[in-house]
Amino acid sequence: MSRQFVYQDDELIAKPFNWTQMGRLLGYVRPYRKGVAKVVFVMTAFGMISRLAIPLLMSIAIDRAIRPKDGPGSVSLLLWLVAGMLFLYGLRWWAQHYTIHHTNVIGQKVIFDLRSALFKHIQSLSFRFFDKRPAGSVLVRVTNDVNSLQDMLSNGVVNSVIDIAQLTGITIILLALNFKLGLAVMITVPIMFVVSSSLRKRIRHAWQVVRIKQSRINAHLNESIQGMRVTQAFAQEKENMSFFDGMNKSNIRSWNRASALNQTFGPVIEVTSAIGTLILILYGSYLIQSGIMTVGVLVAFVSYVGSFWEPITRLGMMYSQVLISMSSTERIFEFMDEKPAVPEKENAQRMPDIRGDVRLENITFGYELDRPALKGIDLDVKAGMSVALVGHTGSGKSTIINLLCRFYDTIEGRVMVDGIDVRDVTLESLRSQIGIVLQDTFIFSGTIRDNIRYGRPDATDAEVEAAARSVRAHDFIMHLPDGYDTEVQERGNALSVGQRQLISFARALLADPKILILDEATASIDTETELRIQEALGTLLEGRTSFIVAHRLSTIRNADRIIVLDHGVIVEEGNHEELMKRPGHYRNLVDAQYRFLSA
Ligand SMILES: Nc1ncnc2c1ncn2[C@@H]1O[C@H](COP(=O)(O)OP(=O)(O)OP(=O)(O)O)[C@@H](O)[C@H]1O
Repeated sequence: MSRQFVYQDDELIAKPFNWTQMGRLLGYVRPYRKGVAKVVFVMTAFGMISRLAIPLLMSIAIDRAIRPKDGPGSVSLLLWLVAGMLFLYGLRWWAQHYTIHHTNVIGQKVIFDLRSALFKHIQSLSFRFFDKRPAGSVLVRVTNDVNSLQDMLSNGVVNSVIDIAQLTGITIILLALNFKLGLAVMITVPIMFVVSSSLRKRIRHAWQVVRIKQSRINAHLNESIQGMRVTQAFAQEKENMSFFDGMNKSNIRSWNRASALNQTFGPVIEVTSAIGTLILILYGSYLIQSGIMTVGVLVAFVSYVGSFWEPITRLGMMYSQVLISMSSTERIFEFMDEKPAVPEKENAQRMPDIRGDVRLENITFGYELDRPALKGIDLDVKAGMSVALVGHTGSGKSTIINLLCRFYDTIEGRVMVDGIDVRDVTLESLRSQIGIVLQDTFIFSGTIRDNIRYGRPDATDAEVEAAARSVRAHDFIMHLPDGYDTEVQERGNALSVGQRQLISFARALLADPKILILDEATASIDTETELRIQEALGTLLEGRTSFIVAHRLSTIRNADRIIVLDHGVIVEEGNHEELMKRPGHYRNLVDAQYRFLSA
């Protein structure tokens, strides 16, 4: 079986641990540094100090109140010490509660900012970027990759600071209580670091593989759902399912592998801590028997060593979390670093109110450098003129439109609107004055009213209805269950092709652009709707410069100027009568249409 789906995005991004990127990521925490500092202060001042003081009180209780070397024990001292310990436990509980609550709030804010920044950036990227990537894989970065940083950013940063402080505190206390015993217990730490750092690389690589597999699943899901009608029409469900199963299984395998590797971190630390405790008991009892150390100090030691491994375990887990997040961080910043292929000049001005003169000067352009889609195109269109672009499929009609809206930049030549190069003005000021009606009319989920209002959100209900009436859409809208408030789902599947087209006409009319671009629908519709659309088109084009990728003879014939394209070159130009007088591409095209209609 040939492989029908190929998702080539996302090769392994195998870079070493990157402090610069980590620094960049932490840059998103910066705005909340005051909050982080507060949490760290509360946790170290109250949480950590109480943690460190409890074993000391315990040791005093044993050596002075319960079993002093000289004289009897003291119940009142014991009660005071127990009360002190209870107070410290309470303080510690409050500090922990405070920390968890605030770190979560900060983490959520950081994730919110990161996701917004990523989405904002993706929206600024040009068509070229989306040409190269399946929608699903873009989706994964905004959802999965950002989510996977959530844990690290919410608890990780704060906990690491607290853990490092606690570790330092305990180390000092252990060495101060008994320098030799402290050193003997800590001898295992370097061993642990050597073992865990060799695991580091493998774990990171394994999680990268998981992310890539997930990204492919999402890309495939996205494509499958969008293409479901075709899949069902060609009865390809089984094939599709087996392909999906393969992806799913491969994802599970790589997940299991990564997860197994990840779990080796815990045991490494446990074994090391067990060895440490063993050393402590053996060497500790020797020291007690030799009279160098008291039982109370050994009890405190046991308690400290317990809390010594705790931050190390957490830091170890945090470290593997950082490694996992590293691949997501890399993938997020890879998108963030993507520059728009159509950049805005730094000193770009706002496009003044457009009159509608358009000039294309000696334009050459290709989506790929070695395959030009347009060659030496010259076109001078005066304001208010309607231009029909005709030609065989792939001749370059849509490409002209893409350049006019500056979805791509020309390789040679320039596009001028009212005598201004489109590269000299801001994209927003240019595009907001150009209306586009695409063949595949995109209806967003929401009401019909919202959809018509899309290009001019401040339009009143009366204006929305007036626009719909002008393009003859009002009647059918009123027949929908809730009229203008009828909810349509994404892509407007419940509407017919003709109805979607009329809604997009109303949308364009309401936005009232001086330049209108229209990719005429090729789908055949009934004669009545066709007539209605033609009338609506007449209203829509009035007083605007228009470029129409035209398929219907009636539209072409009504245009002031017809441009015939062939393999990216203008081969004929004129109005219908002029072009019909001489033999050539256009006359052949019209004759072919007549033959088709009369057949
Ligand atoms: N995003 C893209 N990436 C690479 N090549 C592209 C892209 N879009 C179009 N092309 C190529 O550019 C050439 C011109 O395509 P264009 O879409 O302008 O044709 P068209 O005349 O509008 O065709 P149709 O009537 O079928 O829509 C074609 O050879 C096409 O394969």
